[in-house]
Amino acid sequence: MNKSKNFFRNLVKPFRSNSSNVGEDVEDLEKIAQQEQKSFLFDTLVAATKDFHPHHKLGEGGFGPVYRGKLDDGREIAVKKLSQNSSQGKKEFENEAKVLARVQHRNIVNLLGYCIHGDEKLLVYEFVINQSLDKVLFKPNRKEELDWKRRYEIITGIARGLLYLHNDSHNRIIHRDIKASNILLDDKWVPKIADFGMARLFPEGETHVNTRVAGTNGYMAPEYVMHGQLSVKADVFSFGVLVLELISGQKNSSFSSNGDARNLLEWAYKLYKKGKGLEIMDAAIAPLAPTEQVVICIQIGLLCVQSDPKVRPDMHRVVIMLSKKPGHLDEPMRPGIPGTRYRRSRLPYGSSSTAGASGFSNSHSSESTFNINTNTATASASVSTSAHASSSNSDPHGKRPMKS
Ligand SMILES: Nc1ncnc2c1ncn2[C@@H]1O[C@H](COP(=O)(O)OP(=O)(O)OP(=O)(O)O)[C@@H](O)[C@H]1O
Repeated sequence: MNKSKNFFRNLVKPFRSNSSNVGEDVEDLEKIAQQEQKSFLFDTLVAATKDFHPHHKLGEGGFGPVYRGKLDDGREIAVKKLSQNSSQGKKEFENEAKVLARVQHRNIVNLLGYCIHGDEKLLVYEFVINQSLDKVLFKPNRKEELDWKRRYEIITGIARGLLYLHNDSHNRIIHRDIKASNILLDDKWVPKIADFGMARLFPEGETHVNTRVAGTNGYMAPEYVMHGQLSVKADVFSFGVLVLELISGQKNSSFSSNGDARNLLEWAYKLYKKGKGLEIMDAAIAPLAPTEQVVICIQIGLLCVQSDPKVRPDMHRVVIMLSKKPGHLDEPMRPGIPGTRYRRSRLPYGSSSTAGASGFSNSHSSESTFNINTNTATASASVSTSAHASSSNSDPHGKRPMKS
């Protein structure tokens, strides 16, 4: 068996236990991979990217550089090249390929294949022409390209993509790193969820697991940061942050405090409670946006970032809410504070105080949710502390590394 066949066999390994006819399943997937020409020759990618020429570089993530290329058949591609010295990246590389091999949806980036060549590991995607959302939304000279209609369609597209990952794909998939730079926009501004390096596949029937913390500051749900407790509601929280960023045009992780609000979520919540929610609206969209629809989205964003994961809606509910008129929606409770160093330093590790864990004295956090995992919480807390330190010191992406 050749190297790339071996690689594909490794990729599908985790799915064996779920299959009734395991051997055939693996063979089928290998056949599909071959039929679909999932495996790319290194020379093909060298030619497509002009030998990974710097002019073709689209950007660089935690995983390594990404290059634009064109195949002989005319298809435009984006090639992610794993940094050679990154053991972290190797795990994410395999994870990304493994997850994306399983999914196909209009709002999920399409993985065309992969390439293993000596020490080189590469992933090949469809090229998504308008690149990532952060490059438009947070750039003063570009944000006007995103009028309200486009922003609303981006919100609904991401919601559908997440619903598919959580409910409709073969396994329940939690993305764990939903943020503006992981949403790619195609020529019609259709959003595609990308970067599955940290995604988790959940066995059927399981609703949550305890895991080491990995994600990006400003987007991570409090119960996940504090206790390593991961469920679909962690993605719901990140989605809520993204919705508020899309409405306000402001980046939560670099939000400059405004009055008594420490972050975008608190600011939005406080204005909302005073009946002035629309004041968060980006000036670039304000004149033409239909206020009724914006109000619904602010309310949905706030419902998604509520401190208690149990009261956050799931993505099915979010998709339904996006088609409703205001008045039919629940009242949002206080937002959780997304993972930041600030919060970490205030709480003694292993604290069993629920209010402390969620950061609000009147939080609606459930005791049982947070107390199940006291031991794991301590372990996760120490891991995430060092991860925080390293993320703030060395990772320009503000990203915590994946540890498990
Ligand atoms: N399929 C694609 N089509 C077009 N551009 C892409 C594609 N995939 C990635 N890019 C570009 O390459 C850049 C780097 O992507 P990558 O996913 O590696 O990192 P990131 O999301 O920016 O950061 P991090 O790894 O910290 O999450 C992105 O900002 C995006 O603009």
